[in-house]
Amino acid sequence: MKARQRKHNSRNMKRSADSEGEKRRKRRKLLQELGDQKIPFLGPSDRGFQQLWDSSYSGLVLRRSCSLPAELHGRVQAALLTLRSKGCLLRDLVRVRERDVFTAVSRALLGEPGHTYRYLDTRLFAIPWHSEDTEVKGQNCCDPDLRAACKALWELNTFFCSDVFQLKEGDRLTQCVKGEVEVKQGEEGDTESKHSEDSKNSEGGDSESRQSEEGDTESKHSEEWDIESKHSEEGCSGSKQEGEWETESKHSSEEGESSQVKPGDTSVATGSEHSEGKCPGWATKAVSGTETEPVGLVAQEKPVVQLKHTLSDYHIEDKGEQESGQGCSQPSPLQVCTGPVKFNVTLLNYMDPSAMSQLKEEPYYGMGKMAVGWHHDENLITHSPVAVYSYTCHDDKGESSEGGSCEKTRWRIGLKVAWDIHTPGLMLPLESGDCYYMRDDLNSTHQHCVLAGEAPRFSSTHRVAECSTGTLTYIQSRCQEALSNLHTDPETGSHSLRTLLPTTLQHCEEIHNEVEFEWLRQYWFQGQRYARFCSWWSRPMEQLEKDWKLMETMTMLFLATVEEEGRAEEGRREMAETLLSALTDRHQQRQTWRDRCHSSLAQTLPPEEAPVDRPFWGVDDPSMPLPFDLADIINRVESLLWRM
Ligand SMILES: O=C(O)CCC(=O)C(=O)O
Ligand SMILES: [Fe+2]
Repeated sequence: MKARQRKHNSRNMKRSADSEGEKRRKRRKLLQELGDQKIPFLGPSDRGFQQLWDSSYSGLVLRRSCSLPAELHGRVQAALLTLRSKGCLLRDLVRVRERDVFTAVSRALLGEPGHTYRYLDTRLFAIPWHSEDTEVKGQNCCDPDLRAACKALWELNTFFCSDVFQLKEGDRLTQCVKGEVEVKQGEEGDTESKHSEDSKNSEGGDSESRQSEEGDTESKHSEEWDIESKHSEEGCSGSKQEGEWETESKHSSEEGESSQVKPGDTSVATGSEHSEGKCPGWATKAVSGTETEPVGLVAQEKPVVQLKHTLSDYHIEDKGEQESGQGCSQPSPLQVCTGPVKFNVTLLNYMDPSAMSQLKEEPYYGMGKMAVGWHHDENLITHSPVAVYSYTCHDDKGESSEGGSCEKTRWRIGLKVAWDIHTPGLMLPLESGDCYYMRDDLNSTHQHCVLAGEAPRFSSTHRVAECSTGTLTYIQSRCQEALSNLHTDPETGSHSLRTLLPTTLQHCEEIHNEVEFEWLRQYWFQGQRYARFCSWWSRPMEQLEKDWKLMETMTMLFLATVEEEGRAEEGRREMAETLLSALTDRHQQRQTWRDRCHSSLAQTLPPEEAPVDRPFWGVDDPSMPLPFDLADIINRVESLLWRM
């Protein structure tokens, strides 16, 4: 374990030092090494599964459906169905390597009021979840059904906040056990679970030792990824979402990739199997001993204890309370070490595989069709956990595929170690209502993917988004900063700049670009998506647009100053350069957003979802201080600089 830990650490260090070019070379080398082979992966019915989980995927924790309060399941599932029926879940038109692609899954963001979550050049604006607090304040931004739905997801969030670090390492070792035992039984007799391509690796011990021998391997992050992500024209699905994440992995300096699915694992305990008191509660990676070591059942008590607590027992704001463990029969040292967790957003995912014609096959392990390709979650606080609720809904048509014998009819999560083609992937089937946590550095050292089953499925993925520049209060205060340099004559209403210090002017122009491109255009690009369901963002966006318009006035005044005859040369050159660089950036970004709004994919959207290129105004709009198209002004400033 220690050796492996060191390996991971050194891998991390290497990663951060890597340039894109180096990564590409590394990737190519690994792919070459891999050739046509698939990398093995283990599922619950494979020998060595628990050991692999324990040794290489220890940040993954599974919380079985049966160990959550039944009424919570009921409310959360009803909420997800409500959101679907209202049409709140939409595919995002994201940008990957300068190309537009739709995500295969439909999404919505819920979270703390005013929070946003940015991924793949797309800023999602949270529909506020309605906690009891905000209820008291009497928010009326959406209809009662939607409010109730948001509140249910907030309750789930509250549950996760207090739950995610509740288990100590020791607890995990004893708690999961019962599921474990079943897994083991499955293991012995199951031959189906072997990797089709590389059965020698289906034995965990074997693979582990292979891994140790081979030392630090980098992953295979495929060029393949890159290539496939290119064609997203069809406007959907499989290939896109991969592309989707490929950039993400790029940002996070890794790649996403592999794990596999095997045909036969049905041995993991399902919620229904356990619902009659056999519930294992926490199933997590394993018990650290040998494969035959029996796993304890002690854990069973904990979920029972938890269920006695009502949701209102879970308070996430108050650290003291959280640590004292409401809903938890024991203090939780692990939580103390890691700190209290406050998930501030949840990204909801939904996909009905029967409506998706072209889901992509998982390329590295042969795990099956992917709903979400390999990726790291981005825009999160470093090493913060992610908690996921998985709900597979069975339509009236009837049969659930759960419990079915064919593995590929079930939804599964794939995990792989980043930059590593030697550690087998891990494949975890999920039953409806199961939850899993990615803790510690799992998200940064590993990648995950979602493998599609047959039935429609929702997931609610709770995250600690890195919001330092991503909240409404943040951008509002930035706007105030910029506008503090604008003086308005109380008599005449005419405007002037308070200071002409180049650093101040530059700062103001940067804020101008930030509010225009990170907020206004991001928001309108998503069409009526937000205002249709919930009016929470409407007013703030109007206000931001007003502020932005005043910043247009500021730029106009800045330009007038720069063009003023008789102004001293030195200061003027510096000002002109500052202005030129801000305007050039603005001009390019406006063009990019125009292109995104008018792309052929964007045209496929119904009017209410279609991107809006806003703010936009015509050349002769008297209310606007400057033209939309900045080309002429840029030329003017450039030639002014030449003449200096
Ligand atoms: O649906 C899941 O289980 C996970 C989805 C996911 O990885 C994501 O939204 O980032
Ligand atoms: Fe993810």
